[in-house]
Amino acid sequence: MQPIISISNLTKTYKSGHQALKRVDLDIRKGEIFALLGPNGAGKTTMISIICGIVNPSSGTVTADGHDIVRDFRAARTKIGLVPQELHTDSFETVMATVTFSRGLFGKAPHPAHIEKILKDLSLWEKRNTKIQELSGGMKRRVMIAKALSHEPQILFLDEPTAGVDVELRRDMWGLVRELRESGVTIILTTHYIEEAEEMADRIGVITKGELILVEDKSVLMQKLGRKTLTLNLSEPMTTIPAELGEWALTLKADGNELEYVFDTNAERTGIPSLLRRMSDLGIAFKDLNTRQSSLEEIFVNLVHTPAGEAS
Ligand SMILES: Nc1ncnc2c1ncn2[C@@H]1O[C@H](COP(=O)(O)OP(=O)(O)OP(=O)(O)O)[C@@H](O)[C@H]1O
Repeated sequence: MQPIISISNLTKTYKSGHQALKRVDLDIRKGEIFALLGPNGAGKTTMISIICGIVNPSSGTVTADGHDIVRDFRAARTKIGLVPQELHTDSFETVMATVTFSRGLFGKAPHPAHIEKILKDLSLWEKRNTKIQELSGGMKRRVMIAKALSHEPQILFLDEPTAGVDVELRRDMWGLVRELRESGVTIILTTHYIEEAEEMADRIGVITKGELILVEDKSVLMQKLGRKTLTLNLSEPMTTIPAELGEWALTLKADGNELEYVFDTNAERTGIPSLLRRMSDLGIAFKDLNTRQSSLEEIFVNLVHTPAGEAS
């Protein structure tokens, strides 16, 4: 299938000489939720800004639904909705006026039914005649999304959609993003919350220091790089881990009631049978045991880990 966004050999060096993107190649599939995950300053906003025509690339090409974002800027931009990181809205205007005006900026004919639908979907309908300056931060964020959707884009960029947002609104946003995907919109979100990528994304790209170091289906990524954690619920709590268990990297949790062992699912030997035998020899009994996939957080930390002393 033809990708909806195709990024090829994209490089950005700012005037300061800082290289924010280094030869990035990436195809975004139509209808997916793609999470661009990376620490502060990794180049996420730069990448989005280039695709949206706000920042010029130093080299490389990007097409959005077949339109080159530089040569065919207008056509490309019409396909795209952007919810920027910073909230900047015309605060004296009403919600309705702002969102309607946004649509007009793209040269699209008025479509009150569409505006009504997005305001209703975003729970903003009741607030349509309220001035934006009177809205809460969460509502303002919803207005930003409504603006970005006003011209019926096929691609939606969300730059850190839930930064500084409370848990409830974050859940709402996630629900909303899923609904948008259901309606056929392709979504690219940037985040440094691993939890968000894990919860939302179909695919994940990890970017660090301007390099896209990995792009993978979320499930494959978690399986391939994932480790598992075995938790043993001990019959009797323990104060220290016996030296005889020293060859396994164990951690004592839950006030000494649980022993945790992280193992590599891809390794030839997990070390579990021998650990259980040794525990049995030592007379250490357990009531229950379970394993869980290590979180993306653990994987991510390993991937972007910068050795101490190295400048980031
Ligand atoms: N206009 C600019 N001029 C010079 N350097 C810039 C400019 N904009 C961004 N940078 C630098 O480029 C790098 C990438 O910044 P960018 O905003 O793309 O990162 P990010 O991954 O979005 O980070 P964050 O998660 O903090 O938003 C940073 O080191 C930043 O300081």
